[in-house]
Amino acid sequence: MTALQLTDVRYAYPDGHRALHGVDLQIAEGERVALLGPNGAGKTTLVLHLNGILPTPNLPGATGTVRIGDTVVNPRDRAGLAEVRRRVGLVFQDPDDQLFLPTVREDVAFGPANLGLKGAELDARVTEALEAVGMTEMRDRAPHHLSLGQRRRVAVATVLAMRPDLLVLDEPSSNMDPQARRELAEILLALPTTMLMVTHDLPYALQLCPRSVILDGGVVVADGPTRELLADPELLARHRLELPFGFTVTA
Ligand SMILES: Nc1ncnc2c1ncn2[C@@H]1O[C@H](COP(=O)(O)OP(=O)(O)OP(=O)(O)O)[C@@H](O)[C@H]1O
Repeated sequence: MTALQLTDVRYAYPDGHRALHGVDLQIAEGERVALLGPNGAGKTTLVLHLNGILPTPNLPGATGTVRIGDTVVNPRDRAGLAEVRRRVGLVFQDPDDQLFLPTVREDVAFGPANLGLKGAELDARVTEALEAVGMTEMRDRAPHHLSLGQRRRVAVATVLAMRPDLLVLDEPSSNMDPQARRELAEILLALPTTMLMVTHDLPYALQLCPRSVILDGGVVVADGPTRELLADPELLARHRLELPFGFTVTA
């Protein structure tokens, strides 16, 4: 089953800047895919299309479509969009964009409560999501008192509580210390959910995502096994991607 399909997605910002020039991408259910590319490649723009935050098509004559499972994302269909937003869980780079209530429990309960869940059913959802990220004991803590690594795990839980079909993570390892980075990797690897991870952290992509897609200049320029892409120094250099000093990958 296809979890996500983008067909010829083109996008221009209101100031006329064209950020996506015809992106084709298909992700199967259960796949974990890294989205790589230099600054300004269009990664965030692409991600914002996955649940209709940015509308496609928005260009005269453009025919681009974004499909989640069998559903075409239509930013003008409000009911359809609510369901797409449940099915596509975006985890933003800054967890503070996602956590705004007095306790962890309330933040994680917010989404499913909006879906109409209450009582024991809602509690079960919260417990399930917090267990998945190893944060059960923090349920009554204030999110702003937690470390960045813990806040990021709670942000993932807020999305998991919606039982998404596709988890989209924007730079999940940025600014994390080595232990927090490793703990989050273990948590993400244990999730069965289809995953698209935007990252500049190439070793993280290698560890978590068997497949990578390189976006540059608003188009997909490479798509294949992460190990093979990262073992190609010319490909990496062409798209301003760099492995950390001393880190080598062989195909
Ligand atoms: N609101 C906006 N209005 C106009 N242009 C924008 C806007 N947001 C982004 N852009 C431009 O669109 C292009 C793609 O930006 P985008 O943020 O999607 O890239 P990115 O790959 O996510 O970069 P980074 O790795 O720096 O996060 C860039 O040239 C950027 O300057």
